[in-house]
Amino acid sequence: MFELHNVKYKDILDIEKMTIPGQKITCLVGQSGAGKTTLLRMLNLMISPDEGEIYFQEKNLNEEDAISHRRRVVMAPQQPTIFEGTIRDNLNIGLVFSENQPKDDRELKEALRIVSLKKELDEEAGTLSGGEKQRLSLARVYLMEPEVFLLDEPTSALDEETEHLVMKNFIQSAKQKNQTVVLITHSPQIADTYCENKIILKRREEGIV
Ligand SMILES: Nc1ncnc2c1ncn2[C@@H]1O[C@H](COP(=O)(O)OP(=O)(O)OP(=O)(O)O)[C@@H](O)[C@H]1O
Repeated sequence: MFELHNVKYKDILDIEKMTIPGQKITCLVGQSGAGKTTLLRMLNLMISPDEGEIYFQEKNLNEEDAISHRRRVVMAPQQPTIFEGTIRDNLNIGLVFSENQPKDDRELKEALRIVSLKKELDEEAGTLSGGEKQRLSLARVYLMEPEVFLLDEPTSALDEETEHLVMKNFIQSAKQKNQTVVLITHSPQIADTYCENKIILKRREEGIV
């Protein structure tokens, strides 16, 4: 699905060759500062490599339109962005920004179920806890139904039990819809339980595996 060749970015990334397969769960692991977030931002066309090529479905990413690429490949950032308004508004805002139709309440409730967030759609989002905001942000990208989810530590603020519940539901749904997931995680348990493919990034001075 993604193929990287001789990709270099500042003194952060130097990747000779990397393949991220489609319709699989790939985990991106490695030390803090190894460049995991930087790599996801590249796959989402928020930044471009200084050197080298990235192919998505055999097409060179530098020929792709960033806006239409981001409809197919959606990133959930490490720090959730919460907007003023209700949970309903916050769920639909990803669809509105990407010029898609908002979803009805039944679909929004299903998204909350997937991420184990037991809240009413009319509640204000601003008062949610950090872990609840993280799940709301994950539900927002779930609703966008992209081909690829790029998830940057999506459950880092959750207790272990909730983390497993959310990952299990989310990944089960992604598998049913033949979606691809690229997941950054610091949890060896999450990586061992859910990942079909593991990529280890090492800090630049130590080389990349
Ligand atoms: N635009 C930028 N310009 C310069 N340096 C940057 C830029 N973006 C990130 N960095 C640096 O690149 C390194 C890798 O950052 P990145 O956030 O990709 O790491 P990470 O592996 O995701 O880390 P963590 O696990 O802590 O989230 C860090 O040292 C960071 O400070």
